[in-house]
Amino acid sequence: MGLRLKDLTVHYGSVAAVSDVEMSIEDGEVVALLGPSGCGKSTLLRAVAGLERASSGTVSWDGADLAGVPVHRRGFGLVFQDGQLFPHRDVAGNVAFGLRMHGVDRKHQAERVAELLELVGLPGYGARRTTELSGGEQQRVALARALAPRPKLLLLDEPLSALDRALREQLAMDLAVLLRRAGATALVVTHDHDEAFTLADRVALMRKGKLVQTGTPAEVWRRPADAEVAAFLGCTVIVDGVVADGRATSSLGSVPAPGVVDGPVRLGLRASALRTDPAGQLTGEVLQRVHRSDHVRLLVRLDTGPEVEATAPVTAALTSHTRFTLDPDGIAFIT
Ligand SMILES: Nc1ncnc2c1ncn2[C@@H]1O[C@H](COP(=O)(O)OP(=O)(O)OP(=O)(O)O)[C@@H](O)[C@H]1O
Repeated sequence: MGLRLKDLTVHYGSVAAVSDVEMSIEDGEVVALLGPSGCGKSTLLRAVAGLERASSGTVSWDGADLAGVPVHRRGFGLVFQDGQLFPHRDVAGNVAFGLRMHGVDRKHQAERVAELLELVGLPGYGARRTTELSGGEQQRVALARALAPRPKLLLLDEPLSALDRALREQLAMDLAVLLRRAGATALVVTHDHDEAFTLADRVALMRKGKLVQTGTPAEVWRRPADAEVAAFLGCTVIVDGVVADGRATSSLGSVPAPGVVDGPVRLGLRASALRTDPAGQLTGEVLQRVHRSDHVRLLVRLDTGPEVEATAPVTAALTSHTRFTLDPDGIAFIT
């Protein structure tokens, strides 16, 4: 059963920050709410938490309307960007907070705190002051605190965005594992598609207050709802093509397009769609090159016409005129 949003609309004054959103989260499912800054993600999450009032529509849990239920009675756990730990309590005191509120006795509090600190990878940290933790450790403690009372639903608003990039990637992977291990049902707000795809069973894409697409990471990645979603998900160039018998043909050649219906199609190209390959069929002039962490990103003018991004291994000896091959994994199909 889980969470159900029906025609949910939230206004700030006359502006609808969330508009007619229909969405559900099943028990044990992790859903990422993804979209650009200002599209209404946090407002939607806050309405689910009970921190914003719906102008119309409903938020329900297991079929029961939550309209009259205040934040602290919804049984949901909340984690925000900056953790918001209690500075005057140690780590154990923070993690135990919800348990104390629920009248759990000291012995069981201590057991649960130890279990949670183990789960978030901070065993033995109970007596540490929260002010002496790194940003990543603070977010782990915030997560442990939210999970401790076994919330029905965990609401995470940009939980990793205050952290630096390397730590964010590591923590996103850790978070994905520990949400599964805890069997948590969760809604995670993020503007970072890598993070959404790492964390979620399902991704819900928002734009201007509306939900434009929901699907598994693979579905959303390969079959974005429209060109704008494709661009948001990293497709920098879109070329026209046609699908016949499971293959999409365009000015760049032919690639497998399993599951795409025959007829006109637009191919959204990510940088990873085009790779340097001495045996490749495409040729082009390298206009720019930028080193990334584990590859080189190129801007290429193909001899067949379009300017596209491409990737090369860091060790590749590039000439100004280079051969490329198409990698179907880097291509999105928009129908
Ligand atoms: N308290 C408020 N009063 C008035 N307008 C608000 C308020 N909070 C948010 N808004 C507006 O509502 C819209 C949605 O904001 P929201 O914070 O939900 O977006 P978001 O997708 O979470 O953005 P970000 O990723 O930047 O946090 C924005 O246009 C924002 O300016």
